[in-house]
Amino acid sequence: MAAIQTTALTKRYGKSVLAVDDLDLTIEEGEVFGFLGPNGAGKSTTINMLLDFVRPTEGSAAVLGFDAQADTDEIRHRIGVLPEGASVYDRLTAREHLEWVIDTKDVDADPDALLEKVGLSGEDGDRPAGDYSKGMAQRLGFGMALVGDPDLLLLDEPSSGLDPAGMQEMREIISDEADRGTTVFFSSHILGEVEAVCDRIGIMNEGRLVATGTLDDLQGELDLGAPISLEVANVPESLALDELAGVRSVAVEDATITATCADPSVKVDVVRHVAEATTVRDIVSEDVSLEQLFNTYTNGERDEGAATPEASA
Ligand SMILES: Nc1ncnc2c1ncn2[C@@H]1O[C@H](COP(=O)(O)OP(=O)(O)OP(=O)(O)O)[C@@H](O)[C@H]1O
Repeated sequence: MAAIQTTALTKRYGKSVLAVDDLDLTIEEGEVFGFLGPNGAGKSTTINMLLDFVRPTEGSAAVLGFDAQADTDEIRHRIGVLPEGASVYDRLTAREHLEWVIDTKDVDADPDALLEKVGLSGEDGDRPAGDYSKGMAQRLGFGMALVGDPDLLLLDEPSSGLDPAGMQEMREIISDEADRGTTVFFSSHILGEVEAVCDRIGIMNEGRLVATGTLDDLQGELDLGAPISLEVANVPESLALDELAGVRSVAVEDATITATCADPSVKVDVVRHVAEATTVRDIVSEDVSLEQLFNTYTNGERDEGAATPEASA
């Protein structure tokens, strides 16, 4: 059974806004799936349809094998949700928020352990949530999502409002949850966090799913080349690096030469060629970043016809 399955899921707002367009998406149990896309791509609308906060115009969705529109109670008892911009009740403490979710879900959970897990002290836990910073409120929302060790976590922009340390902690919690078999589906426009924790990513753009797959799948499919950067003592005028077989393009910025190669094996030739002409001080060889992938899929640089909805399953 898939943890999430959508079939031709579509949401229109009025006549002009097609927020989600014919979405077919399958998330297997135990996967950590990053749902990426620029503002307005349709990520929250998709999550809201999975939660029955928004009704689809067409199509259907199943969550943990239950119909997202008909079986909402069954679903809500089994999943943990962090909605976009999670709001808190100003007068309730964090502990009271957690106790409320524990009661509602009718599970046995320790509020103190949850507070600790999301990085809130016992003292914070006894303060009214109205006094919290945005990051603290987000931590509390995350703690509420974790109540009852859910089988599936649906997190809408989980790192919103968190500082870098908070984002790192959030990634660690997601990894811990994944290790114990929880399926995690989270939306983000922060590429680094997706890259760090996801098994697979999906990229939404203007309501359509324009790519899904592992990072490797998507990198291989786009064939963006293999970049290598060399920091040199000085940039020789007659380097002619772009004439080297397998080098697609060369960019020079200050003392850094970046060559994009047709495949990684060409990088050795690049280093040799540059080292014959000048002193090489440092070498950085990276895979194509998720950022490049994201831009390629969402800026329309990619052929409409070539966009494959499923790079791999
Ligand atoms: N209640 C609504 N009424 C009308 N249009 C809406 C409504 N909710 C969303 N939209 C529109 O649907 C589209 C998709 O919005 P959605 O919030 O799903 O995007 P998103 O990918 O989550 O964006 P963000 O990263 O900014 O949260 C946008 O054009 C948005 O303006």
